[in-house]
Amino acid sequence: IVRNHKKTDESTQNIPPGPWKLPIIGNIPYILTTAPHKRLRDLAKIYGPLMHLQLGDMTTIIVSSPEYAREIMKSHDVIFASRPHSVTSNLLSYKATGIASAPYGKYWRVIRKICTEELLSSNRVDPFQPIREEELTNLIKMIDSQIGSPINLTQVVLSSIYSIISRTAFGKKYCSEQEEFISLVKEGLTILGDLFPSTRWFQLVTGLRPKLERLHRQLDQILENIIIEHEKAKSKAREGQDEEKEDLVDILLKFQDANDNNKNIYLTKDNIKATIQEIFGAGGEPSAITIEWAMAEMVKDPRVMKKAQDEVRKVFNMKGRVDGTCINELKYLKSVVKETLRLHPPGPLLLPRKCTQACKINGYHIPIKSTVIVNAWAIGRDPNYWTEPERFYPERFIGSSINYNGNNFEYIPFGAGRRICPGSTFGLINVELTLASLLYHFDWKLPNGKKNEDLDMTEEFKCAKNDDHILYVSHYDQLLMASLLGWMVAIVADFAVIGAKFVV
Ligand code: HEM
Repeated sequence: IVRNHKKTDESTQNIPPGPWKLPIIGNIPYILTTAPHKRLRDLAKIYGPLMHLQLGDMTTIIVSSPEYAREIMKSHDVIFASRPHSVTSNLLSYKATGIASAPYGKYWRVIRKICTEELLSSNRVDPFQPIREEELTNLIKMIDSQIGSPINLTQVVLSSIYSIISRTAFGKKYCSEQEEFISLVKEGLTILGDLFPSTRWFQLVTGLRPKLERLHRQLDQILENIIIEHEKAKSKAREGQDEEKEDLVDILLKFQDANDNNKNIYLTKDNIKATIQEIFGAGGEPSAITIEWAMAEMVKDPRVMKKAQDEVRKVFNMKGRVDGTCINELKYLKSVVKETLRLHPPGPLLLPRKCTQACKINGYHIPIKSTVIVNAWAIGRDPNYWTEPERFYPERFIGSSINYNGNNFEYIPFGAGRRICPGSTFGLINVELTLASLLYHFDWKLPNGKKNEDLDMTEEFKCAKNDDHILYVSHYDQLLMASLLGWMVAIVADFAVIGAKFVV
């Protein structure tokens, strides 16, 4: 009797509209496409900007307008500040204990505060500047050695960005293991684990669970080594053999001591591993992908390329190289980055939120425990807010007050509210400096005589090689193994470096 009563209760609730659902798998077929963010935008045109999809056993609400995004991430931010628990975050993020996967609460607040204070805040930009500049010099030298031939920008940029993160967060490049670590983290990011119903048999039948377990074992070994190295360095420093230089891992390790009454939280080794892994995963690809899309848009439109390049060369002409000091003078380049993030947010579907208390949004009932996904990609192209939304036109941001801090809900490449990306300052400085260096030192074009306007900007799910450039898209369900549908859309084109303007 109780069951029937409950069912009637739920079915009479005014849940947001959505497409017809298949038994067991519900609407999963709708999102198994090369571009779920586009499919969801198209569905939203039919069912509205607050839409219900049933993904296996998960009630999912898709948000596709700035107004509803504001409702979720501002008006009802506390209710939606948690992340859904998934098989992937459970296995790869050590029972969802990393900064991005942890549920909203005291534990998450402490982890986020440590990461922000030690690595991500604007106060940390200057101390890390020498590391950035050294890695950029390495990147420029590497590209310089390939003048006149095509270069896969994706690989070199990604490796440079990951080196910056490793050195700033973990104290050094994990030379022998870094490449393996990157590829394992990327593999984790491409598993569509949370699209599957959570039932264990389904995960076994589809092979998802064994795959995640294998990945977890491999990643765990590398993370264990990072921690052991830090512990060894710490005891050497204590013995006075080495100068003690603290990085994020050292700070996290201090919270491992349960007997230290000054700490209001105790971290286990697994908690620390989850956080290291998530910082590494969240920090690398979005920045590298933004750089690639910006380069692709500029190569496609030489007018924009020339304007940005003239500005960079004018500002840094006297110095002969790009550094952090005058980066704020690059007004046009900053608009190029903003426009790139509007059209190509690296996570087109923001990391999912979990509804922790049933509530009403514009009269619609949002059930407790439902997952909410905000389609930042669709919002950035909403014709009600953007003129010529599909056009890459950086000038739209010149003199505009729209910024990255999550208050303009028509522009949310870093999300908004309590869970907004804490790495925006850290990420943007890397993006701006790298782009400025690429433009300052080199001239670019497409290889094999391909015309600029022919550059294929199609977002693809998988690697697809054309005759003269590679289009590749990494698609993953969790920025940091935690989300339901957060994934990145990248373009990877081979560009030819046609000459060094200023020798490095
Ligand atoms: C262009 C670069 C970047 C973009 C576009 C980006 C975008 C995002 C987005 C959309 C989210 C989800 C926000 C939400 O749920 O509302 C996020 C979360 C996060 N990002 Fe970034 N990100 C970037 C760079 C970075 C960097 C460099 C780091 C760290 C080194 C970082 C660390 C994180 C973390 C830890 C979270 C999870 C925060 C939480 O759940 O509390 N991100 N990012």
